[in-house]
Amino acid sequence: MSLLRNLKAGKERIEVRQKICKEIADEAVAALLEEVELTPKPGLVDMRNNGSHLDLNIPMMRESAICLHDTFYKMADLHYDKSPTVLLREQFGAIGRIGEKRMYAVTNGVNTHKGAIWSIGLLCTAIARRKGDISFPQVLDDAAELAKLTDRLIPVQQTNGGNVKKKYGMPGAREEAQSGFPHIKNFSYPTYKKMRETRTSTVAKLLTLLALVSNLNDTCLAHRGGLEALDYAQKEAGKAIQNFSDEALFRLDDEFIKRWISPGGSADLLAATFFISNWISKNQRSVRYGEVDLYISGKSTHST
Ligand SMILES: CC(C)(COP(=O)(O)OP(=O)(O)OC[C@H]1O[C@@H](n2cnc3c(N)ncnc32)[C@H](O[C@H]2O[C@H](COP(=O)(O)OP(=O)(O)OP(=O)(O)O)[C@@H](O)[C@H]2O)[C@@H]1O)[C@@H](O)C(=O)NCCC(=O)NCCS
Ligand SMILES: Nc1ncnc2[nH]cnc12
Repeated sequence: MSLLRNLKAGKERIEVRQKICKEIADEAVAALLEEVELTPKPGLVDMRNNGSHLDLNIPMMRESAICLHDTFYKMADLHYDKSPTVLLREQFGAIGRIGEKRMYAVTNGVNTHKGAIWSIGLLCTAIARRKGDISFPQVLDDAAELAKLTDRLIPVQQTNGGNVKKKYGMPGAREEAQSGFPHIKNFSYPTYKKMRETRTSTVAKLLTLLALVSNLNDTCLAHRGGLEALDYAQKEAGKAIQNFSDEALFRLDDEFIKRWISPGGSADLLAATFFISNWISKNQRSVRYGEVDLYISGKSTHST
């Protein structure tokens, strides 16, 4: 009898784990789609144009986001209810590299979401580690804990971010994650939270993107146009926050395209901000209304 009960409880635990990991991957992909569809974004692919990109477009960005579902699911599943270790860090990297390969296969070799596989992948592991019940900013601290561990299996390769780091000594995607995503913590998340109280959803999202562009050391901007482009983009985004209007954003988009610069790193962190924010609101709702108490770690796992 008790064996049967144990088997049943074990099966229920597996089902809960699968459900939570699937929801994490669903939300991660949804956040990537939310980012690409937001319009108008300066220099980035959106519904208005392909930004400063000859080789990217909306259908490709969407396909790329969708193909990463399995990658995010596997990253979450691997870390479910587990604290980071070097072995887990290396397995995380291996899953990410398979995700990158899949992305390049879908996009014919174009880099659409490499930064997102890293940043959002880390956030997936953090949420899974707490079985879905995570607060802000703990999600960032947990993600950083994994990011700081060494992956000895990373292949040596030249990257745009790596070249920028060498040339200008500037931190990039790796350092952003290892230091607990300070640009999400101090700029995008608080901006998004505050702006949603008073502005429309689209305006809140656009102001959040501008908050990122005006503060982030975006290696994509520096790679395309050097420190001058980075400085220009940061200053102009700051001005657009002060004088926000649709026209100002259209002008900024046109100007970024004329200069052929694109804030791809800010786009990734914007998607990461949507992901965290959507997850936390959903988690709080389920706790508040008792719809499903799946997200409350250590408590019962059935629907009420
Ligand atoms: C730690 C890694 C992220 C590798 O980082 P690294 O700096 O070595 O590599 P990059 O290839 O440059 O990728 C970094 C991507 O991160 C985004 N990003 C940039 N700045 C920041 C920042 N300050 N904070 C956070 N994120 C940032 C950005 O991604 C977006 O832009 C992409 C387009 O970039 P790029 O191809 O350079 O664009 P173009 O200008 O169009 O290129 P050209 O055509 O001109 O050549 C787009 O994909 C967005 O996602 C940066 O691109 C991590 O990947 C890693 O550890 N890699 C090693 C292999 C591995 O283990 N992978 C699995 C990791 S789970
Ligand atoms: N919307 C977008 N346009 C160009 N590069 C990106 N990288 C991530 N999102 C992007």
